[in-house]
Amino acid sequence: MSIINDETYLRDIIISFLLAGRDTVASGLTSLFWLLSKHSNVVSAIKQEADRIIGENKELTSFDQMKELNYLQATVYESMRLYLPIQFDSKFCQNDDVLPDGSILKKGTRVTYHPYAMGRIEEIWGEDCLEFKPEIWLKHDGIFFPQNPFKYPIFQAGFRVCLGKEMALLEMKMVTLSLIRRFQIELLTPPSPDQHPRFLPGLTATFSDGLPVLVRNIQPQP
Ligand code: HEM
Repeated sequence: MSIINDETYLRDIIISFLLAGRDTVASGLTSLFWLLSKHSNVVSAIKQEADRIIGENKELTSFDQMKELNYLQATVYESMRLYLPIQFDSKFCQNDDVLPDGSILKKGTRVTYHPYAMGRIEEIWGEDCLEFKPEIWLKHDGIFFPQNPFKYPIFQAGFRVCLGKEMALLEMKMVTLSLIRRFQIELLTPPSPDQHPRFLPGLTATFSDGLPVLVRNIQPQP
């Protein structure tokens, strides 16, 4: 086995693990728990689904069970439509280029797409686009229905799609499910309808004062 003694390579690996793999999921979970604290109906729906698929007071035993948790998946997607870990992303043109709308770009031009704004555009998501509604991701039979990734580029799309996408979704669903089935999680500052998080500028979105919560054990039903 060869040893790579290259600081740039080492830096890139660390960035992949810390920024790409850890901060993003932590950020997505923070927003998700903030939204759940304001929508107890969503918490109840996730728990009911879990009790139906996994069984009351039973632990998840297989990946197949996880795939059946459509409402949970819808909740994670909907949370990241509104409060996503990577709010914008830039690329630089390698050559002169023309965008689909006819904009002419010179080599080296910076092009930024803004999924945070895209998740809030009425023409794309409808009049109630600012509301948190996991149901919009479900078909009438309750099965999760993914949107076009170019409409929802939370993980980028096409060739440069996030390599950890499936792992990130699995992590977020596992953590959410495990915590809300065992603990009642309340914000230390009670949520108000017009209160919105303040984000800190950075590569990954973070709440400026964190998310102080109170965690109580839920006694299992006998
Ligand atoms: C909710 C969590 C996550 C979100 C929102 C997210 C989002 C993204 C986005 C938008 C990109 C594209 C960046 C670009 O175009 O330059 C990306 C790339 C990447 N992500 Fe994620 N990511 C998440 C979690 C993860 C996890 C858990 C891992 C690894 C375990 C990971 C590994 C990577 C890697 C290696 C790339 C680079 C892919 C490439 O350049 O071709 N990500 N991610």
